[in-house]
Amino acid sequence: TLELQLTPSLVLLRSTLERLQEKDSDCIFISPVNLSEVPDYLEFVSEPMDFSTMREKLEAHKYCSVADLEADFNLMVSNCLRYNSSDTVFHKAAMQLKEVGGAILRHAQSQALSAG
Ligand SMILES: CC(=O)c1c[nH]c2ccccc12
Repeated sequence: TLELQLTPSLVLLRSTLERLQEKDSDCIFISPVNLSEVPDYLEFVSEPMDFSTMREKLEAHKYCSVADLEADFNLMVSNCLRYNSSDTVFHKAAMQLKEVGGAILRHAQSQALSAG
């Protein structure tokens, strides 16, 4: 049904972001890639994203749905897969986070619908 998708509560978005961040055990995604330490980063990545930026956007009410949060999560993961070659720890961590994060986001989507 074309159910009016109410903006999921900040509580649901916050708890989803926290669950995603728990899976970043090496804290690779915790803050923006340091552009002075990685001067060629923007040659590969047009829109950097990280968990601290997602948190700021969440608290500024910039996410109207779980899908909005998911879009930034997918951006963050794809940036990492693009910049880091497949034989690196960072690339492997991104692949793992993509898989585990997808399950967390699917569950959050069903929570949003049932709460809606
Ligand atoms: C998430 C990511 O790509 C990175 C996180 N920390 C980094 C340090 C150097 C280059 C890339 C990164």
